[in-house]
Amino acid sequence: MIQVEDIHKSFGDTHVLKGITTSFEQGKTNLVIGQSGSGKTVFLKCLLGLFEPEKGQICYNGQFYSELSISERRDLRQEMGMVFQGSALFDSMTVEGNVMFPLEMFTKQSRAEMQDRVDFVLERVNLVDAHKKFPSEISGGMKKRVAIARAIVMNPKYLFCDEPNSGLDPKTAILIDNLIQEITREYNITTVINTHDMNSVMEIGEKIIFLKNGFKEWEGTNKEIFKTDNEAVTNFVYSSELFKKVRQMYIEERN
Ligand SMILES: Nc1ncnc2c1ncn2[C@@H]1O[C@H](COP(=O)(O)OP(=O)(O)OP(=O)(O)O)[C@@H](O)[C@H]1O
Repeated sequence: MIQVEDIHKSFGDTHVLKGITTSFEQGKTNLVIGQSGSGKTVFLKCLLGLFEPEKGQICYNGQFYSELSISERRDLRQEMGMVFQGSALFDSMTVEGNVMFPLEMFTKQSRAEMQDRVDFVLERVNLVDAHKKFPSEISGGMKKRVAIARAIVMNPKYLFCDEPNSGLDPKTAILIDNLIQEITREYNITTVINTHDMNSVMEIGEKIIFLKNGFKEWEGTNKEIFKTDNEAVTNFVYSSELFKKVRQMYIEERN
């Protein structure tokens, strides 16, 4: 569980996060949505400990980040998995080399133990024949699976994903969303995903926070978001013609 209490983050005179309070539960896919520039990436970087808010607190399973020593922060960092936008794989390493990398960096496991763990997570993300391939030899959807395998190889308590669907076709995007949700539930991870993708909102938005100009404008579930009267949220959700039609159908059904 992550609790966020009134966090503020500025860069010089630019006040980007203006007092965000929320919480993200374990075993749930939590989504952060909002217009470009609303502060989603800065928020995710605060959760990752890459930016320290100048005001407010972030608490990870009862531990306040600001109260942790440097070595405790390092330990916490190792409990976090990250799926970057565009996958961010090492081009010169094979699929299994990419997934093994965190184990080599941060653990003292034997080669056989690491290989077992890599085989297990690659199988978990349904990649069985790609171990020896290089990123240039696999599809975008497969690259995301490798990025997810690498993010979970250390058995994280927290999983952060920045636009995990960017660059994927809608069908593959849904498979990746479902995989993230399954893994989140199976391993009881606290998962936070930055997204623009309304399909993700519908499919896996167990909790959604909507940011606007650095404020939390709204929060709720994927069921609630389609019923809200909050104008900023409806403008965002129904910016596409398809979703306007869905809303119209919903209103007609209700009446
Ligand atoms: N390191 C930084 N230094 C100065 N300003 C920054 C920095 N990082 C972000 N900002 C500013 O913070 C604001 C929010 O940026 P952020 O990247 O969090 O938006 P976003 O909601 O993730 O947008 P997008 O959906 O386009 O990625 C922007 O005005 C941006 O210019």
